[in-house]
Amino acid sequence: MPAAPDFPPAPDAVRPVRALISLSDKSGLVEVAQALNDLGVELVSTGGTRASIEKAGLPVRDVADLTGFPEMMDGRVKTLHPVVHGGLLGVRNAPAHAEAMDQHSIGPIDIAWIDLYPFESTVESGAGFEACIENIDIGGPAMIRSAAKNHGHVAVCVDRDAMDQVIAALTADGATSLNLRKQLAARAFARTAAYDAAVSGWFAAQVEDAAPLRKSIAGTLAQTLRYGENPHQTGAFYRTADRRPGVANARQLQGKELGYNNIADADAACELVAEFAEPACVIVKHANPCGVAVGADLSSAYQRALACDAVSAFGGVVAVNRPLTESDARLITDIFTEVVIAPGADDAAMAVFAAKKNLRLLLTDGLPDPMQAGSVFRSVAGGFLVQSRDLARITPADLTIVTKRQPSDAEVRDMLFAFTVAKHVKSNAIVYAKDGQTAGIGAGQMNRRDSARIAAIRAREAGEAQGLPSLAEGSACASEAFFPFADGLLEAVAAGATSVIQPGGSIRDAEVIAAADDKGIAMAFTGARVFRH
Ligand SMILES: NC(=O)c1ncn([C@@H]2O[C@H](COP(=O)(O)O)[C@@H](O)[C@H]2O)c1NC=O
Repeated sequence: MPAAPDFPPAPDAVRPVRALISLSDKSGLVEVAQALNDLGVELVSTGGTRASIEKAGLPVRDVADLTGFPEMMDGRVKTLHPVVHGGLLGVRNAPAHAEAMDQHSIGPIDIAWIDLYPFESTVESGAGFEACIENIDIGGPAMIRSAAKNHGHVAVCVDRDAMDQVIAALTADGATSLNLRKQLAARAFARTAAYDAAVSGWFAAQVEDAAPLRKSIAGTLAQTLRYGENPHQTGAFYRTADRRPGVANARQLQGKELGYNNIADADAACELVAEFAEPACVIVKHANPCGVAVGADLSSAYQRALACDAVSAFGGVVAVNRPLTESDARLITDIFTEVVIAPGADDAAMAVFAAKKNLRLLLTDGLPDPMQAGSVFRSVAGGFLVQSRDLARITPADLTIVTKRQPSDAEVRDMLFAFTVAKHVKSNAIVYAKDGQTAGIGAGQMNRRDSARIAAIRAREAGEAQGLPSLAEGSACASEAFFPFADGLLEAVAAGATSVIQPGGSIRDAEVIAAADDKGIAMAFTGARVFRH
């Protein structure tokens, strides 16, 4: 391990003499090169970057002039040379470093503006293995790390915003401050770490390693949050390289800043509503749906979703899977709603929402593909859990009817609808549904029978509001995991369910099937469990 050398303190102000610019994305390059040139900073660049600066009529040296080596091996070797890295790493005020720089004719490089080969977007474009490999930048991260390590003397920029901060400092003070250089270094190391996370994640997938020895998750700040789940917790929202439509890539058109819980709830709502092909609406409260329905159009889906539990829907998150129209917006704004998330909205709908200043409207320009493979993460004390996304999707062909009575076609439709909703309800989950509308949802209880009872209470109260004994009369009951005993199923039957869908697989399945037969209901096993904790 290298010992900490006894360097003199880094200067607060560094007046830069030379900048090295090496960019794959040349946007903004000429503007910055012009500004640096005006500030009297000498420019050095790699081939393509140099050509762009030269084309703009600005003076620039080719890095090959410094190294005495041409760019070679298809650009794999351009800047990997002691003259470049010595110029970035040399501690100017350390006598031994200054002597080495002098002895080997190494000139200091005081500013480095470097982006990296576009590895992430190359992967995203679906490029083949070799193209992805060639887009792994080696020289760029090496320079960024050298410059960031030597932040005592060098200002390292990994994006245009950082470069603008340096130009602003030079324009104001003629120098970069140590504080600024430290901040830039922290940002630079975060960039190379995120880049390596993308490369290592991609490579693990290439060799089909679902549990690599080391795992990095990278994100880019989407939004600082006023606080976390509670006001005494800090919070921030990060976007990953995955461009899936959804809450992280949504445009917020209006309303107060989104909070931590709003984002979590909007995600839960958006992921569930995307499961349905028909016009659908999901109302979420505290990460669980409190009403879900499909309909001929969004207005009808919304009204039916609301009818399931209008009390819980107050202050909830509403997600839909079609662009919103004016009439949809009028219905939704009838009660207090925190967030509306939709793939789009027409001008008339937006005008209606605009009158509700506090309502946050998020447009996703698409829906998350429920069948898209990916990973989900969860932190635990001292670690984190990783699992693949739950891609379970049950079709009629997956069902095994285990009772004497066969379900009707309508019952099968309701079973599948209820089971889809149950997949998005915290365990233990019981969902009663009829005609593409949830009738009652029981979520997050420590035993299944309680979930069945709570769902029954919701269905009864919603029914009473419509002059019916219960919305669960003639409903399908979905249980996201098997019934360990017959008691939960009997609660469902008592609530009015005439069909049940559940994974099966309990050692007491025979007992549960016998209870179903005894009550004359139809029951289907899915063979797949959809826990959500
Ligand atoms: N190999 C090297 O020595 C090297 N040095 C810089 N680069 C990258 O080359 C790109 C710029 O190339 P150009 O200026 O030739 O268009 C930058 O994204 C930079 O990160 C390199 N490329 C890849 O590793």
